[in-house]
Order: sequence, then structure tokens, then C-alpha cells
Amino acid sequence: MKTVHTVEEVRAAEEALMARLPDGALMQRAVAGLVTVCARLLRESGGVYGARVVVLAGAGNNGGDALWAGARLARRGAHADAVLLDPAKAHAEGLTAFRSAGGRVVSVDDGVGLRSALAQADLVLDGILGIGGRGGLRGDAARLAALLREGRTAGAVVAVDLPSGVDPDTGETPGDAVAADHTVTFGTLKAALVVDPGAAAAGTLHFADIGLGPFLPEAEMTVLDDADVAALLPDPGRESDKYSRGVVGVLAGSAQFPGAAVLATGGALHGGAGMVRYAGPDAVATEVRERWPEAIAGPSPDAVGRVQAWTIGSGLGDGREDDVRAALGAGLPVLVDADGLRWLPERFTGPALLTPHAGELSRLLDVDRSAVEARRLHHAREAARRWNAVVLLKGSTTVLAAPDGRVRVNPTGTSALAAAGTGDVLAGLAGSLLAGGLSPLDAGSVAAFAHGLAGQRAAAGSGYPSAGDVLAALPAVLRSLRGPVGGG
Ligand SMILES: NC(=O)C1=CN([C@@H]2O[C@H](COP(=O)(O)OP(=O)(O)OC[C@H]3O[C@@H](n4cnc5c(N)ncnc54)[C@H](O)[C@@H]3O)[C@@H](O)[C@H]2O)[C@@H](O)CC1
Ligand SMILES: [K+]
Repeated sequence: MKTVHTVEEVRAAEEALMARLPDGALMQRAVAGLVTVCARLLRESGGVYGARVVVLAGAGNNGGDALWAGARLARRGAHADAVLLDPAKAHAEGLTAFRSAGGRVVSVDDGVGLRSALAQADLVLDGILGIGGRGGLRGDAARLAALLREGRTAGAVVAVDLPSGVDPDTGETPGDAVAADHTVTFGTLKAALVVDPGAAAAGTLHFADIGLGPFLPEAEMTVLDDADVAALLPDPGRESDKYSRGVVGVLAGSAQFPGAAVLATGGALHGGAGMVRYAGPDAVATEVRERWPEAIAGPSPDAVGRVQAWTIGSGLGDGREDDVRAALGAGLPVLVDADGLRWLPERFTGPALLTPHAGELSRLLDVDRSAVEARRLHHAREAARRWNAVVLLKGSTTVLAAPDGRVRVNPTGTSALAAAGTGDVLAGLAGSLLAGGLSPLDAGSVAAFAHGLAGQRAAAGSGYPSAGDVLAALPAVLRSLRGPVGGG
């Protein structure tokens, strides 16, 4: 599991650690990690000796890191230029070290010199802003970010700690931000690095351990890995029967969208539930049974018999309010997707997982879709609090926010999932995990993780996979995550 901490938590941990170390030692740890990555990247493009490095240094410690790193690379034979955004406030020790290693300072006002240095650079260090940054980049900093974004440098852009201009705690980019190829981050992850649009601006992540671990609190925000997901997946042992593995009800699909019923039921069948009961119109139920003979079907939630959780909403269309209210009123764990989101109660009192995409969440919260895309964490958290439900916001980075403040960010997302019907598969799968006894936060994060891997696997096979391809890839993904089932 990867942990993500806030600026406040990082600062407190740094303070506690610095009190035990000689002056400047912590920064040197960060610089050592940064230089290791830079040297590796430069070796790939011909070596450190003779390489051209440009340091963009802001007025804070982030600029200090970058200047020290530039100094170390210069000592190893690189030609280093530094652009100081606020020369009077530049990090004094870093600048002295940079100059005594032979580094040159280029004025930010020297347009010709600046462009030529950037154009020739093998590596650009973005040390404009780190965790002290607030608001979008302004003035010269914005101009530099624009030059980098326009590709005015052939070399790799390496962000120090985080790409400058991205809000550290949210991943939002309120104004201009640097688009990096790599980011070397110190001590722990920040939200800026895992939530879009920040995550996209960070490029490839590298972690430099500076020893903060023992001083950091338990993280509210986490990113699960394969082992976490394997541990969370319900394990149907030798003793379990179809009922103890959970029965999930699927209220999805309509005459207009019968495929949603088929895909959600398919997702539910793959999620480990012992039985799936489908509730919907006869014609749709017939299609579901033709595709999945193992599913049981009935015309309404009341008619299908007992279940342990409901998946509600994918492709439901109009006029199903009574059915939705019946399923929601059963007092069972529920997953509400798509059209089901139109009939939410004021507040949930039992376990609930909502799975909107940005458009659906924007309608729920009555804000613009672009506002949701720009502030994904903020809006997911707000909806989680308002409805007392876990909110899984689908999209470029899928985030899950729980009403108690916990957040999970899914690391397996892929653009391959941007196809009609993939959300129905996810809803079925997550509902099945709810029926298997997982909490809404666990069910949603495990489902998103496996669904993302299935999307990647399907894309490797067909390039532009359909929802059916993603569904077909699920069994192999789940098998490889949890190992063989039923071994006892
Ligand atoms: N505290 C420590 O001991 C360590 C800090 N480290 C580095 O220090 C960084 C944090 O340093 P600082 O706290 O000095 O903060 P930063 O260097 O991130 O930036 C702070 C400066 O930028 C200005 N600023 C804020 N928002 C701005 C904006 N939108 N446009 C222009 N200027 C803006 C502030 O007024 C302030 O002068 C970390 O990200 C990391 O790179 C590392 O060296 C590890 C050790
Ligand atoms: K930076």
C-alpha cells in the first residue's frame, strides 16, 4: 500500500526529524535521492559528464533542492545553468554551492539566453515550487512553465518533489503548472502526484526515502497494490456454499438498454457472489438468462427473493423509481450507479457505495462537469459527506471518498475503460463484493482495481476493447490476484 500525506503532516514530520539531525542534513538526503534519479536519466541519454542541465529555482527550499542537485551534477562534469525566479531570495547555501561547482546563472529576463539554454538542455530541474506552493504559477514562473509545456526543451523535465503549480493536497491546477516527465518526491506521496490533473503533470514517479516514515501519522489517503487487493478479496473456502458466498441482486437494464443488465449481471457473477438474482422486465430477464443461465431472474426486487446486497441503476432508464425505492428500502448494503443516482434518499443510513462519473456527480451536486473534473477529490468528498455514502468517482483517476474522510485512489485506471458499458461491469462486480461482506470502501476499491487491470489486459488483446472484452478479462485478472480458488 502506498500512503499519501498532507502538507501539514509532512511539515510536522520534517520538523520532528530535523530536530534529531544536523542542520541541512534532511535537505541533503532529498538532494541525494534527486541526483540519483537525474544521473540515471542522463546516463540513458549519454552520461552526466558534458550533459546540459538547467535548474529552475524558486525562492523556497524546493529551489534549494534543485540548486544543490545542479551543483552535484556540475561537479560530475555537467554544464549547469540556473534561472532564479527571485534572485534576492534564492536559497543561499544552494546558490553558493551551485556557483562554486561552476554553475552559471541565467537571468530570467534574458529571453535569448533562456530559450537557448532550455533548447539545448538534456535535463531541466523544476524547483520552482514544492509543498509551499499555493495557487497557480504567476509571472515569470508561469512563463517558464509555458515554455516547458510547449516542448521548448528536448531533455527530460524532472520535477522536484511535485510539479510546480499543482496544489499539493488536492492535485488541482488552479492556474499554470509545469508538465514534468518525471517527479522525484520526498518522504511520502502527496495527493498532487496521484490525483488528476496533477498526476498527469507529474509523469513517472520516483520516491526518495528521507526517513520521514516513523514521524508520519496513519494516512487517510492510500493507494492499494496487488497484495492489498488479494488480501481483501473474499476467499471462498472449501466449506462455503452459494449462500455463504453472498447473493447479490441486480436491478439494472431496460428495454432500451438491455446490455447494461447483461454486463452488470456478468460483473456480479465474476465477483465471487454465490448467486446473482436479476430483477427487471421479462424481455430483459430473458436476455440475461440466455447469456448467464446461472442467474435467477424475476420482474421486481420483491419478486426475486432474498439477497445480501443490491446493485442498482446501470441502464435503468425512466419509470423505475418504485423498484429503486424498494431495493434501497430493504436495509441492505447497496451500490447505486447511473440512472439509480436520480432517486437517492436524502442520506443513507446503511452501507452505500455510489459510482458516478463526473457528469453524474455534477448533476448530483448541481455544479459544472468541468468543475468536477478540475476538483475531483473535493467533489467526491463533498458528496460522500452529504449522502453519508462512499463515493467512487470514475474517470481519469478514479478516487473513492468515504464519509469518515478516508480516500483511496485507484492506480490501475486506463483510457481503455472509456467505452460504453464498462461502468455496468464495474457496478456488478462491486455489488458482488458488497454481498460477499466487503465494506463499501473495500468493495469499491477492489472492484476498481480489478476492473482497471481487466481493461489493461483487454486493451493488450484488442487495442480498443469493448465492455464485453473487459468482462471477459476479469476472471484471469481475479485469478492472478488471488491465486486458485477453492483449494481449502
Ligand atoms: N523542510 C525541509 O527540511 C525539507 C524540504 N524540502 C523541500 O522543501 C520544499 C518546501 O519548501 P518551502 O517550504 O520553502 O516551500 P517552496 O519551496 O515550495 O515554496 C515556497 C515559496 O514560494 C512562494 N509561493 C507560494 N506559492 C506561489 C505561487 N503560486 N507562485 C509563486 N510563488 C509562490 C512562497 O511565498 C515561498 O516563498 C519541499 O517541497 C521540498 O522540495 C526537502 O529539501 C526535504 C527537506
Ligand atoms: K517543483
